[in-house]
Amino acid sequence: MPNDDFEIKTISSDVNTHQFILEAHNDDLKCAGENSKKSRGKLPKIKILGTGGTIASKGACSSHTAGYHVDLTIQELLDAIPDISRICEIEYEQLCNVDSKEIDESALYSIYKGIADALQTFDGIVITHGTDTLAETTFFVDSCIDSGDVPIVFVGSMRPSTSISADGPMNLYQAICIAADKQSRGRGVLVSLNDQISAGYYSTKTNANTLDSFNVRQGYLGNFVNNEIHYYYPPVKPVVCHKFKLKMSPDVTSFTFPTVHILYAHQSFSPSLIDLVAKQCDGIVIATMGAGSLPDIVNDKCLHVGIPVVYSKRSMDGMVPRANLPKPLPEKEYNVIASGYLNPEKSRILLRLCLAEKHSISEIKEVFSGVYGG
Ligand SMILES: NC(=O)C[C@H](N)C(=O)O
Repeated sequence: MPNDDFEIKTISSDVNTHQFILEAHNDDLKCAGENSKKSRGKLPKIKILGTGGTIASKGACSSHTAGYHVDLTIQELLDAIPDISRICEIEYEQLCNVDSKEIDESALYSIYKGIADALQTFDGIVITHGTDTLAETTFFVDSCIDSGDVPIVFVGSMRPSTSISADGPMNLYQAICIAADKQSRGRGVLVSLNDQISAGYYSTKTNANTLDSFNVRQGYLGNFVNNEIHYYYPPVKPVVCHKFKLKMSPDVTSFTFPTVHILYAHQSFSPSLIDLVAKQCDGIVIATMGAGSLPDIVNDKCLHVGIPVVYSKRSMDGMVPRANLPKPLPEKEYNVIASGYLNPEKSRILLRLCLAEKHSISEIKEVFSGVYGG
């Protein structure tokens, strides 16, 4: 006869041994995060950093899912989530409150600084962020911060707070539970959206409108169902992630980065665009056709333009291998670099970080070889 006083749960850290943990069933243990509360004797401390995005937006009426504007503070977002105080202790801070198209160097730096400061004293960190450029920020943060065991969870929404079936409150609730859960430790930068947990390093927004807006070719790490967090793997971080050391500055507005522009290639792509853009930047990323294809005349221009040019791709999936770079004289060190698996916007961030550290072309190639380019 089943014993209703016991609840059987698989715990991901025990997947190697296929162990099942028997726990006394208690009605108070219905909210996610309660297990960590129980084992630690006190609630985990979670820092919430608000930056804006659709999750903090209001539309004209409840059926509108476009044409809205950022209008809610992080405090108002948290007020909309009942019961969170049963799961963790919260401290929150508004870093900025903008659509993520406005995230610039100083916003990026304040996110970096907010996370770096919180790492010292909190068990987990949640950042609310617009989804349009969320994957750029997660890639940047994972490239600059060694979070140790502390989970850093980014979250947004696709519907404004005013819409029927707004996804923001549940997404934020789940992100906080994920940050508070001890199973999330040692997993680095995470993205929590639409019940799915994925690695910030690999996540990409692949749909501009649907709730299922992020797809991860490298696989989801876990799922959130009815207050249960299901990780599919033990804690793991991306093997390819190169870590940079940012120079902390007390003034976020004085933070600058080398300039890198992205060009989108197409049939009859003009080589003159390379010269035009090169005058205004320190490096170029090209969204090439296929896996590194550019017209011969454009390849020739890239080889001789005198600044680093990263060959990325227009295609959402796949990669640009080093073997597809133009190589007229194999023994000469040219300034063209293959992006490997990185899309143009992530390649741009990686190139900016390399240039900020004044890496030579061969060092930049070495960094990109981590993502199987170079
Ligand atoms: N769903 C969103 O968050 C999109 C919004 N435009 C943003 O990135 O801020």
